[in-house]
Amino acid sequence: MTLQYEKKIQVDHLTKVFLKNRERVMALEDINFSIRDGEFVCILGPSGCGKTTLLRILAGLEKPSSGDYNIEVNGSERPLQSMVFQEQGVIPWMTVEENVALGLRMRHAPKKLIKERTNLYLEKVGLTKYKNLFPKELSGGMKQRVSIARAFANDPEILLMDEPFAALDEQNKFILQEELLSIWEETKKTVIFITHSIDEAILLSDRIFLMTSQPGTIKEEVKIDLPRPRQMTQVRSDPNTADVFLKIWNHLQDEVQESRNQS
Ligand SMILES: Nc1ncnc2c1ncn2[C@@H]1O[C@H](COP(=O)(O)OP(=O)(O)OP(=O)(O)O)[C@@H](O)[C@H]1O
Repeated sequence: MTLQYEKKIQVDHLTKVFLKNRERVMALEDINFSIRDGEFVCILGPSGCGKTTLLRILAGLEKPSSGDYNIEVNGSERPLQSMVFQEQGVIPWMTVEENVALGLRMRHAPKKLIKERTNLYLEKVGLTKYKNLFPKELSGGMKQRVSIARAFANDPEILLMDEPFAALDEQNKFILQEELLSIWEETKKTVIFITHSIDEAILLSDRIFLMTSQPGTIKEEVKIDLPRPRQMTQVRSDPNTADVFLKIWNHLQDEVQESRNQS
């Protein structure tokens, strides 16, 4: 039996040009890819290669200069996308619970549904007993849990994550990565996740898109075939991942060198 996968995101010949100090900067050039429903894709590339710009376009926050993209819609009630950022994702004057419920409230979901979904995701990220606290009373890891709970509670068609764990210490990062994977495996959301960490990309991804330095293009896709559920300790001790790590490392070294030569 062959499995038929539904396409969720399609991007065709997408470019983005910015005006910077009156000069045209080609941030993205001819980006093409498709992502299937429920797939977890990480984007890795040198600083300034256009990763955030690509995510902002898919989030509808920025318009492409040319080219197009499409996100398949399965439920008319759902928002198209939710975004999780590295920082500033939580509203300081709202409690943990209110923060998680925010997206649902903003689209006037029924009260019962808001309660159910908020409680469910508070539970999944282990914040139930902290639900009445305010962000200033939380650690960095807890704040990112709030952002993740809100993104999933909102039940978007796709999830866009821009280095959500970059500011966390190593230990917290591992815990949150595994928590994210466990929620993703239950919900099977389509995720695009930006990271600078090769380990993180290998742990999380079905596929990794490797980007070139400016202008950003997708140079290569790396398929990660490791069985799931995955844990960082297993991924690190798997001999096959050493080759993948090295391949990605070399790519990034070349691209960082290239961007240095340009500047
Ligand atoms: N609003 C803007 N106006 C002008 N230039 C911009 C704007 N947004 C991004 N750029 C430029 O586009 C390029 C890509 O930026 P972007 O933030 O997408 O890169 P990135 O890969 O996410 O970088 P990093 O890894 O450092 O976060 C950079 O040269 C940046 O300066």
